[in-house]
Amino acid sequence: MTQLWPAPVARGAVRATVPVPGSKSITNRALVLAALAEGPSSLCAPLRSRDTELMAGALRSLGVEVQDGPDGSWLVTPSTLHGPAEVGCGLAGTVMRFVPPVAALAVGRITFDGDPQARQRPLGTVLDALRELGAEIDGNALPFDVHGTGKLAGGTVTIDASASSQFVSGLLLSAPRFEQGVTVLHQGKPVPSLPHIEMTVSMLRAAGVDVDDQEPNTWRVAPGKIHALDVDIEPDLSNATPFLAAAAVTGGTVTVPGWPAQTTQAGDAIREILRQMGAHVQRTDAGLTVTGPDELTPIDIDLHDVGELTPTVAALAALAPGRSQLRGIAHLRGHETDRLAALQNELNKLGGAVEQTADGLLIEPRPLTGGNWHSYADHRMATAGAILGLRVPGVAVEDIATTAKTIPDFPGMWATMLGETA
Ligand SMILES: O=C(O)C1=C[C@@H](OP(=O)(O)O)[C@@H](O)[C@H](O)C1
Ligand SMILES: C=C(OP(=O)(O)O)C(=O)O
Repeated sequence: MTQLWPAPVARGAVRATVPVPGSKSITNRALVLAALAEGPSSLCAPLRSRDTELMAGALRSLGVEVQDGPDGSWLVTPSTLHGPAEVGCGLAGTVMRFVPPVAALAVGRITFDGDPQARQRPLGTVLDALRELGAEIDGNALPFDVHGTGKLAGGTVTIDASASSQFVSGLLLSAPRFEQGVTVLHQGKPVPSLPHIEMTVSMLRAAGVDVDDQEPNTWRVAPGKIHALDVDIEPDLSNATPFLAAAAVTGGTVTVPGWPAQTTQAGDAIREILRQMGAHVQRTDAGLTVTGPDELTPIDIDLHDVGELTPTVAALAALAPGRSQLRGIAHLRGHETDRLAALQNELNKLGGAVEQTADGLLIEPRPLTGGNWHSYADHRMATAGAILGLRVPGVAVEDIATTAKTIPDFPGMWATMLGETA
């Protein structure tokens, strides 16, 4: 039986300043671009968590040097990519979707596998696209083999990316090194998490790559050099949301330092979401400060662009006195776990009244009671349980350690925020 973490109940309004580690999404993009760049790169304040260590390990297995630099930085030195290699993806969507295109540029056999749950996550679209672009790949899901020849033709490919934006980002990140670059056309239901594709495009352009995304559902990357990076990684705004939610659900005040004035991170959307739920939200040079209301306001919101915020928003909604509806998130059934089913099951186990809709969740207010909160190996399910535990005595989160996927020490940070010893 995995260990149960007794979620602390807030002894009053939470008042804290919470520095948050680097962005998983930015860090793993920077690692891929640095691995394919024309010279050595430095990543300042990268996230050091399971997902980013898996990305670093994957690139090292292909011959890329990823070394520890000063103050927790990473120094990345590209080299000729080669196998044989075995890539462990863990449960990291960014590793299982961003590394196969890199492996297609290596010479030799590269074998991919991951956690049992990772084998259930959508991936075939990326592998089929790589085959169309000239790659030789055995298998359509984890585990699979890439037989690299040291180059990839590239060209035009039409995919259905409605299951994950990462299908697009993965192809674009490696595309400057494809002989013809790539043109990715999406055909299907709307692509989710578009800010993450904007992040990809923005980081490619910052590395000197020519990207054309003027036409909807079309992304063109020209072949060419990727400039070496010297990048400061922003704090992970999505991982800041449980700490900001602590202020929102206790009528307290929490500041997250270093909140960027401009960002492509989807987590920035939490500002408007918390405002809609009655919180006072202010960004200053000190960071983002949230002050919670006496009572939360329910919310009816389309989260299609920011699906990774759903577990936090669902926890907030479950503590609001009125019906909330979360829409546009059908693709979350392919995240670390089926997050719609997981949230419905776990909230209803605590006395909640949550129904799944075709594309989201309907959350009716109910007085919640304590109980065991299953995390399904999903870091954001675990943090959602912690948020609820602030107001609901007796919530015990199963497998709180799964938060290490993207936060190095969530239990310690949570205890520090509450003024408790870890
Ligand atoms: O590219 C990325 O870094 C991510 C893209 C999104 O994936 P989906 O488009 O599958 O939601 C997001 O939910 C995930 O947390 C990180
Ligand atoms: C969906 C997520 O991660 P990934 O797809 O990168 O594993 C997430 O962090 O919420």
